[in-house]
Order: sequence, then structure tokens, then C-alpha cells
Amino acid sequence: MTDSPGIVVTGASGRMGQMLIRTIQDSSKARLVGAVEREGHAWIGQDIGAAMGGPETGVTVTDDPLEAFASAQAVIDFTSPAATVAFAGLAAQARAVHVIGTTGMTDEDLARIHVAARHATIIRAGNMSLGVNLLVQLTKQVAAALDEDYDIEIIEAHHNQKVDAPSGTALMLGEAAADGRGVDLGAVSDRGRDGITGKRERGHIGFTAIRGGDIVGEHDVLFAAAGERITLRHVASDRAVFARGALKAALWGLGRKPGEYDMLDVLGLK
Ligand SMILES: NC(=O)C1=CN([C@@H]2O[C@H](COP(=O)(O)OP(=O)(O)OC[C@H]3O[C@@H](n4cnc5c(N)ncnc54)[C@H](OP(=O)(O)O)[C@@H]3O)[C@@H](O)[C@H]2O)C=CC1
Ligand SMILES: O=C(O)C1=N[C@H](C(=O)O)C[C@H](O)C1
Repeated sequence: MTDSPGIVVTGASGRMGQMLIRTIQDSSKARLVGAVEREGHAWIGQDIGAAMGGPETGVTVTDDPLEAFASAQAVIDFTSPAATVAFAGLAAQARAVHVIGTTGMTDEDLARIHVAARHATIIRAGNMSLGVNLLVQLTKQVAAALDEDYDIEIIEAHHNQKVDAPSGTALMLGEAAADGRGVDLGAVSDRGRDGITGKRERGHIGFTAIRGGDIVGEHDVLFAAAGERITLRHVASDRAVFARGALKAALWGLGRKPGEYDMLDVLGLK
């Protein structure tokens, strides 16, 4: 078992951090070698297993990412945009594969990740589940098959702790729809309708975000025309689907040449 690739999880106390730690520990293909949290976090210095309320793992939560990354083959990172940009530079320094699940990144953040990918293998996706990545491909196909008589609306729902909107997944689906239609999403995107908005513009792609309770993640892509509607839907009911995808991505990335990849590459869906 000691020969299996070592993985560090950042944001170890988070919803996804804890799910990732459990997923890696249950896997025979990888081992947990580090757990990173921010400076001053109550879990620093504690065994990650004990901090999560279970048996000890021998991995102590640290606030020193570079030291943790130096002993790992891959870093799985579901944190915040600012943290992820910093981790991208450090993972590149440590020559570790960097799997990024963090959403809500600005164009500037993405440009910095692009720079880090000159020296590191980075796999980034707003959604790491197999189901959503299949939905991305289906959305592209349906959008390519239908003309602008079909209004495209993307509706997403998440728990009340989510800080970014639209979700990373909704943006992936919007990009796929725009791609299928051969248009630039930035030019046709309708976000945050409120007040006297005027009639819907033909060819636009609309986004709606619902936030409530403990919804894990739900995405609908609606194609609405006069007389008929098609809805493509994905419902995640367990964060394990994201964690399993992220671990698969980390293992896929080992030995790959530096560059930016996504889950479609990992799943062979391109
Ligand atoms: N791509 C995908 O498949 C999925 C992506 N996500 C995305 O993953 C991200 C995290 O989601 P979720 O787990 O629900 O959020 P949480 O808020 O539960 O977890 C984020 C964790 O990151 C920690 N963190 C923030 N900054 C740092 C830092 N500088 N160093 C170390 N740790 C840090 C937070 O610590 P603290 O609490 O102290 O701030 C927290 O523990 C979001 O962007 C979300 O959209 C989520 C699910 C699936
Ligand atoms: O914050 C979440 O929880 C999720 N975030 C991702 C997103 O922004 O799409 C993926 C998933 O839907 C859960």
C-alpha cells in the first residue's frame, strides 16, 4: 500500500475536503499523505481522522501547504479562488498534479492558473461527476441540433452555504450550449434578471440560481420553444460523486505532461 500515490487534500475540514479524505482512505489506489487548512484553523496540529470524529489516520492537519505538497504526487483542492490560485503555484513548485474543483474563479484567477500549468499538470472542472460531464456533451449535441426557436435556460439549485453563482456547473453547461450553437457565451449570456427586463432576446442563454437548505447540486438545461420543451437534468444527491471523480482525475494526471486538462479529458469524452 505504501507504493500507491500520495495525495494531499486542501480545505480538509470543508464539506468536500472531508468527503475527499474518506474517499481516499476507502481507496486501494491512493493514500492520504497530507491535509491542509488555513493558518489559525482549529484543526491545525490534530490528526485529520480524529478531527473528523473517527479513528486516527497518522496524518496531521498542517497550515504549511508547500511542505505537505513536497511529499505528494497529487493535490486535490476544493477551497476558494484565492487559495486555489496560491496552491497552483505551490503545486507547480512541488511538481505535484493539481486537481482543482474550486468554482467562482475570475478571468484573472484563471490566467494565473494558466501560468502555473506551464510547469504543472492541472485538471480543473466545475463539476467532477461522470453524470454532469455526460450532460455537458449532451447539452452541446442538443444545442447544435436545435435552432434559436428554442430558448436555452440553465437552472441550478444548491445548498444555502454556497457562495458563488451561477454555479461552476451551470457555466460549464452554458459554455457547452454556446459551443453547440457556435456562439460566444459572453455575448449571449443573461444573468440576474430583475425588474423591467424587456422581452427575452432570441438566441440568449439564461441562468437562474436557487439557494436553499442542504441541496447538494441540481442542474436543468431547458430548451423551450413554441409548443414543446426539452429538459436535460442532473441531480447529485451525494458529494461522493464529486470526490470519486476528483480521485480519478488525480490518478489519471500522474505522469501526464504539464498543461490544463478537464474531466472530459479524464473520462475520454472529448
Ligand atoms: N468541481 C466540483 O465537482 C465541485 C466543486 N465544489 C466547489 O468546491 C469549493 C468548496 O466547496 P465546499 O467544500 O462545499 O466548501 P467549504 O466552505 O465547506 O470548504 C472549503 C474549505 O476550504 C478552506 N479554505 C479556504 N481557504 C483556504 C486556505 N487558504 N487554505 C486552506 N484551506 C482553505 C475553508 O476553510 P475555512 O472554513 O476556514 O474558510 C474550508 O474548510 C467551492 O468552490 C465549490 O463550489 C464543490 C463540490 C463539487
Ligand atoms: O458548491 C457546491 O456545493 C457545488 N459546486 C459545484 C458548482 O459550482 O457547480 C459543483 C456542485 O454542483 C456542488
